[in-house]
Amino acid sequence: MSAPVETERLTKRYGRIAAVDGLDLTVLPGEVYGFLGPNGAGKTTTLRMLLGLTRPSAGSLRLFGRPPGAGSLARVGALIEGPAFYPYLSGRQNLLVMAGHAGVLRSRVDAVLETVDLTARAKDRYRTYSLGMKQRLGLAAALVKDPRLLILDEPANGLDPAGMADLRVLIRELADRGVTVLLSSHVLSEVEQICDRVGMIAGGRLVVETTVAELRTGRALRIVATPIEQAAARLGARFGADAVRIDGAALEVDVADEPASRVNAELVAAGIAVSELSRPERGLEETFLELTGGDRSAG
Ligand SMILES: Nc1ncnc2c1ncn2[C@@H]1O[C@H](COP(=O)(O)OP(=O)(O)OP(=O)(O)O)[C@@H](O)[C@H]1O
Repeated sequence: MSAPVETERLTKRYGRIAAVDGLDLTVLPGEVYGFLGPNGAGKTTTLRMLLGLTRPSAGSLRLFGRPPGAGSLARVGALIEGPAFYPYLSGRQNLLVMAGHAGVLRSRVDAVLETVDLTARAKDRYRTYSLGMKQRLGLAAALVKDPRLLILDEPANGLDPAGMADLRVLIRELADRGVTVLLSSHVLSEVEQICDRVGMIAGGRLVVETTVAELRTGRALRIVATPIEQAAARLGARFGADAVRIDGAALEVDVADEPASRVNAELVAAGIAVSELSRPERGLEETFLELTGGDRSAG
């Protein structure tokens, strides 16, 4: 199957500003892809280009192997920039209006209301909904045409912790049913829990595209050994002085590929007592700051 999303050197300029700058992005079938970046990084502009809401200045994009056009968007659902609903109609009536436009069955409306857990409030007017319910109705609207690809711009915005947990479960369920999900966020901890892979952008450019597991693998080994100076000298000679730091009672050694067991054996063979040896995980936040050189304009 072709990749649900594939962009090549995708670029959008506004005057002298390159909001998106030569972006190569690939979203694979069936995955939940987190599109991460600080405010103003170019996430919304990218998603708008994918949805045909704004034209690229340069580069190309394909959805399921097809160039932009009505055909490629037929099975794409999106929640972007707060969808417009009629405040005086109920959630269900709003979806029926949309379903009419999209040419889908009425029964589908009830099914998606159930999916987003809005059945009990479906007959209430939209203007009486809480933010979380509005967000869920937005998601229902994106699901009405039974999409194969779901594009969500900051779906967790404004949700409380319970709402976020519901959203995570819902997204996971959709992914399990084979829907590919591309969602943007500037809150890294949200994404860490739902996504299979992430692409991080800053200043319109892709900084890294990788799996969440890969991102979380810390590079540095943490070693508690005695005598610590002797251990530092030994490891410095082996891996380079720059790779070794003394952090209180522990050493941090930047070695990605060296098995911890081998480092342990070497130290022990040199008569150094090793009481602790671990490779701590890094949070996404830390990873992001490191990869973007600390350029994170807002939270
Ligand atoms: N219509 C426009 N005209 C001029 N500049 C724009 C326009 N839309 C976006 N930009 C600029 O492009 C850059 C990227 O904006 P974009 O909204 O894509 O970022 P974002 O990553 O979605 O950020 P946020 O999380 O704040 O929505 C910003 O500098 C923004 O000011």
